[in-house]
Amino acid sequence: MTSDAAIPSRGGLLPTTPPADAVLPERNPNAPAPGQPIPSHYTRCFVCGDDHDAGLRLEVIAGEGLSLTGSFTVSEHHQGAPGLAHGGLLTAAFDDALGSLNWLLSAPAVTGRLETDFRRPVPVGSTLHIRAEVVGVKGRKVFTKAVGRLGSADGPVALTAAALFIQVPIEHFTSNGRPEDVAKAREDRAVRRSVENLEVNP
Ligand SMILES: CCCCCCCCCCCCCC(=O)SCCNC(=O)CCNC(=O)[C@H](O)C(C)(C)COP(=O)(O)OP(=O)(O)OC[C@H]1O[C@@H](n2cnc3c(N)ncnc32)[C@H](O)[C@@H]1OP(=O)(O)O
Repeated sequence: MTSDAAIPSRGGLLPTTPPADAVLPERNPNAPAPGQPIPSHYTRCFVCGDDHDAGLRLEVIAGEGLSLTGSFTVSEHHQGAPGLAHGGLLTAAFDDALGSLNWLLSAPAVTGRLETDFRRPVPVGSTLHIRAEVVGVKGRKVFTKAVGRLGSADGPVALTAAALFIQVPIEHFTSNGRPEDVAKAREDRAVRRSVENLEVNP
């Protein structure tokens, strides 16, 4: 089911492992073309938004098929241990990068389960290069995995991750989000750009 053997497999039957009858759908024709940015879905998003002094500012580029690459540089704001990135923030980066794959399917989805393996410390000042792909879809369930490498796209593996996303109607966001933020989001340039591809209106 995996389209890229370069991402190490965790093996086993975790909930993030796609079942045998999972499929790999066609990429949505409205999705950003390979090599094009997948823009932030929300300027206030801590991981990919640009309206955060301490945010991760993850930048994501669409890849071939149902894949993408992303990168961000660990700043002093992202420390856990002195001089090292906080593991939770690294997990957040993977949540967003893996979640961005759903824009290639043009269906809104939320994280149901996210697993992260930390394999190497990530120092402040280093750039983490993420490669992520959809490895199967069954019904509303989108199975994904990713690898993060230090310094360059073929640098040493620092993290691997896998996630299960569940496709949801847009009302998941409009009904559950704090009303004043949802109201502001309707005017947010990033939200408006994102939902244009979803065949739904915010
Ligand atoms: C103005 C609007 C703006 C909008 C902008 C868009 C922004 C986008 C932003 C993106 C943000 C970035 C990302 C973020 O940060 S997303 C933020 C973090 N995630 C969440 O907040 C999600 C919270 N959870 C829920 O809302 C519900 O539980 C969901 C919707 C996920 C499912 O509840 P729902 O009632 O709908 O469905 P179901 O319970 O029948 O489950 C369906 C199937 O899924 C399976 N399953 C479920 N959970 C798990 C699990 N943990 N492990 C394994 N399996 C799981 C389940 O077994 C079942 O399988 P099957 O029995 O069918 O085989």
